[in-house]
Parts: sequence; C-alpha cells; structure tokens
Amino acid sequence: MKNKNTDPMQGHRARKRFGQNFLEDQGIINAIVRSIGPKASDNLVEIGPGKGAITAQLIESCPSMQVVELDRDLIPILLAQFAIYNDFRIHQTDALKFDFGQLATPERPLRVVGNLPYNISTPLIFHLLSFGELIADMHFMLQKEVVLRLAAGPGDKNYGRLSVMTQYVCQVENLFEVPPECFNPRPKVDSAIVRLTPYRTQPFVAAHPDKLAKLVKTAFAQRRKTLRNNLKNLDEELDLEALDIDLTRRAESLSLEEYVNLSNTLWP
Ligand SMILES: C[S@@+](CC[C@H](N)C(=O)[O-])C[C@H]1O[C@@H](n2cnc3c(N)ncnc32)[C@H](O)[C@@H]1O
Repeated sequence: MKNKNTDPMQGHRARKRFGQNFLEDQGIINAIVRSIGPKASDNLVEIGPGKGAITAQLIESCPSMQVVELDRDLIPILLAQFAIYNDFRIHQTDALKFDFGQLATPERPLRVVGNLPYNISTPLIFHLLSFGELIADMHFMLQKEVVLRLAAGPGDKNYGRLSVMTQYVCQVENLFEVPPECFNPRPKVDSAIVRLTPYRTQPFVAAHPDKLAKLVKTAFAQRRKTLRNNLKNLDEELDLEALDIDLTRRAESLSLEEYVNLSNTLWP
C-alpha cells in the first residue's frame, strides 16, 4: 500500500502520535525566522525540530542553538543535516518534562521556538512559563484557535481563562496565519504564529497568584452565568456583595486589571 506520509528523501514516516506535520513552505519558514530575528549571541532552543525545516534557517544565524526532540528516529536525520555545526546540541527527550532551567540563567535567558504538536501546546506553554525570568521570548506555531484564545481581550468570544492567565505573565502578539497547505501531511485546522514575551515587570500584580488563578477559573466555569452565580462556587467564606464590582456582569467582560484588583481585594 502506498504511504502518503513517506518522504523518499529522508525515509521518515510522519507520526500522528507525535503531532508531526512538517513545514514545507519556504516562504512561511522565512517569515517565521524573520519574525524571530535570531542572532549569534542568542540562547536559542527549538522544540520539536522534526526534520529541521525551521532549524536550517535559524542555525545559519545562531550556530550554537539547541533542540529538544522526542522522536528518536529523527535524531540521525538532524545529526547528519547539522553535522558541520560543532556547537549544535540535541536533547532527545519529552519537552513537557524537560528542565529548561538547565539551559539558561537570568543573564542569558532562553529564546524558545517551536512548531508545536497541537495536543501538547497549552501544557507546554505553561511548563515553559514556570521557568519565569529564564525565558526571554517564545515564538510558536499553534492551532489558530489557540492563538486567538491567547491573544483575545474582554468582550471577544475567544476571551477566557487561557487569555487572562497568559496575559497576566506575557505580552501576547498574534503574528500571522499559516494555512494547512504549507505542511506535509496537512493538518485539519488552520495554524498561526504567536509571540509570547514574558514581562520583566508585570503591569498588574496579584498578591497571591494561585488565588488569581482560582478566581479566573471559577469566574469562567460557566460562561453564560453571571459573576455572582459563578463566584459563589469559590469554596471560601467571602463577602461577594461587599465587592466594588457589578456581580451581574459575566466573566468575559472583565479585563485582566479588574481580575487582579478583584483578587487583591478578596485575598490582600
Ligand atoms: C508539528 S511537528 C514540527 C516539525 C518541524 N519543526 C517542522 O516545522 O517541520 C512537531 C515536532 O515536535 C516533536 N514532538 C512531539 N512531541 C514532542 C515532545 N513532547 N517533546 C519534544 N518534541 C516533541 C515531533 O516529533 C515533531 O518533530
């Protein structure tokens, strides 16, 4: 039987379980690399390099870059392709469990790049954000719907828990869309490139970030319900009626600043 996912040049069959949709459109690869603007001095790491489509462009500007790839069958392909770069390093492991802290210091924070498998993109972003000041910026190819959710503001139908909690720690920029035709095999969904830049100084600071996370989760639990109805499920003795906010509003109408203020009023 003919296997449509086999690349005769490299003999590697795209694996669904690793979310492998390889980028083939050179124009899009160039546009991604232009928006990253890699430099030789960067502490650059690519997650899921695959067969090196983006890596090949990045490494020309940043020969000391590193990659984290789970699929061990791709390692010989990468080693052969980038053999001339002495400082190029491959970490064959699961990026979700990888200690990115070992690659960076606050003085030399990481620049992270990845055309990510869509099924791990959200947990991976939160895993990376846990390294805080060790990340300078992140450029990801994600499912377009996820990028819309990350970048959405109040009143937008895509605005939710993911938007608020990401924008609490990062500046989010939706850069451009990438259609399925740019990949092999083609994904079923549209994709987009997003830039996440963790704040060095956050614009709004919650006294208890864990409480903010709980507040936002509870507020958005049922989108159609009012704040009063959702927040009464906060399993704590809180006097909601004393708050300086209209409890008939819905979660999707509150800005990040309002969430942080609310959190700081409830848990000073
Ligand atoms: C969508 S493909 C992108 C490949 C390549 N960067 C490109 O643009 O053509 C995702 C890549 O992530 C790798 N991958 C999947 N899960 C991973 C994980 N948990 N940790 C590290 N890499 C992973 C896959 O093997 C694959 O190479």
